[in-house]
Amino acid sequence: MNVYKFGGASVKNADGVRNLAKIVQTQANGDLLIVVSAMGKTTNALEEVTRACHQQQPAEAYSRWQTVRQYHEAIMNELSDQSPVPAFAPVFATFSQLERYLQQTPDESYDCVYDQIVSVGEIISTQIVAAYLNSTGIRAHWADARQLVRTDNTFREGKVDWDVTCRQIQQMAQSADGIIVTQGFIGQTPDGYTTTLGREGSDYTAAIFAFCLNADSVTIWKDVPGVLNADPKWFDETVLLERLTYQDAIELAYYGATVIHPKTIKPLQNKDIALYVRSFLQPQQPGTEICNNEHHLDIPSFIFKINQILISLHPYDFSFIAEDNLSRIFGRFAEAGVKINLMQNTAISFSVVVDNNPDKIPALLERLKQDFRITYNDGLELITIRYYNQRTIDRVCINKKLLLEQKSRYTVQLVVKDLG
Ligand SMILES: Nc1ncnc2c1ncn2[C@@H]1O[C@H](COP(=O)(O)OP(=O)(O)O)[C@@H](O)[C@H]1O
Ligand SMILES: N[C@@H](CC(=O)OP(=O)(O)O)C(=O)O
Repeated sequence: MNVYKFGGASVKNADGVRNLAKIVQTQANGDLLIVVSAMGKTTNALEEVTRACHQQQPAEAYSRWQTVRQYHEAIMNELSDQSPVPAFAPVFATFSQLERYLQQTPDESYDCVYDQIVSVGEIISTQIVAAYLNSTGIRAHWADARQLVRTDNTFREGKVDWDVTCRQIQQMAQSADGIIVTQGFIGQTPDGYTTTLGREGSDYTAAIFAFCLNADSVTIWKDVPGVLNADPKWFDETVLLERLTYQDAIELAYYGATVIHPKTIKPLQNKDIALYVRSFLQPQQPGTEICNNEHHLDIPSFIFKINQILISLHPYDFSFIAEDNLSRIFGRFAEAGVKINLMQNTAISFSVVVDNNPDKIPALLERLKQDFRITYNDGLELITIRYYNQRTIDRVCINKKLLLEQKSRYTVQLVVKDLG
């Protein structure tokens, strides 16, 4: 069994869906399961629908939803220019279900409502893809990931129950006929509420299915030639990394190389399943292979995060930053769902760098103020260089003010303010 994952960019229009079918036809060998994300920017658009719905603005929610619906209808129309016409009836049933949901006034928490609405993007995209594959003669079995991936009820960040999930996935795979087409990013609680696994979580879903099915490999099809030594959106002269160890891959993803979701690597490493990152624009190219190899990177890789805030906490009573203070601080960050990108302490101050998320940071600062005097500096960049040298540090610091630097043997992290 091999697992393919197609993200939103790969299926953003009818040509993307046709290209997916071509890749399946020309590249796949043997049993295949494909994980598909919501088309294009649908998840962002459904987040806006959720916001309006939760703020009790039904007209606004409905109008935003209609834009999403029309986008998918246009793709289906374009894919219907052939005989036989793909059987899209399940998509229209999903539209109606969501429209009924939007008509009620949901009294669940915001995060719960978010998952019920946003997950629909993946349901629709997979229904379209499965119908299209079947219409071209590629037998496709649509599998509902909500019946397969069991999570707890941490809405928007569901934690996987691996025993139940593996049992359900294995049972489904035994009886499926043809290529299995399923949704990335979504799961279900024991009491039947849909959950999502965290933004960009479809890569992780591919790893979950691969783990449970003891797959031979996972291939994630992207709009880049593979894993590069920097994001080409930021850097002009990038280099393709043809081979990576699981360790280098997990470190790069952890520090923020968004080409792979950071949770993807562990399930694959645990079962020694190779991960390929390949280009859906040049599917004949080999891309990057991530596996249990001895190939250590010999060039530096760069990871940029913008919109960072450096927060420094100083205990009011001049007490040391020791275990009791630290556990209180980490508790506050965990409650607020804020991930720490970098931390450093002195005797009486503790500094962290985090994404400056306006939904989370102001409330977190209010809470921390009860125990600590706070200073902060926003509008910063966090630059991580793996396998750094002084030349690379100097290069990224041109025209930047350096506020904090942290070095380990292989990795340097620099918190800088742009002076330009
Ligand atoms: N080191 C890197 N190598 C390649 N791409 C990277 C890297 N870091 C960030 N990216 C970005 O990741 C993007 C692909 O990931 P993503 O947009 O999440 O794909 P999808 O949503 O299709 O799964 C690329 O367009 C690129 O801008
Ligand atoms: N659709 C979800 C899940 C995902 O992983 O999407 P993509 O594969 O397009 O990054 C999101 O946008 O967060």
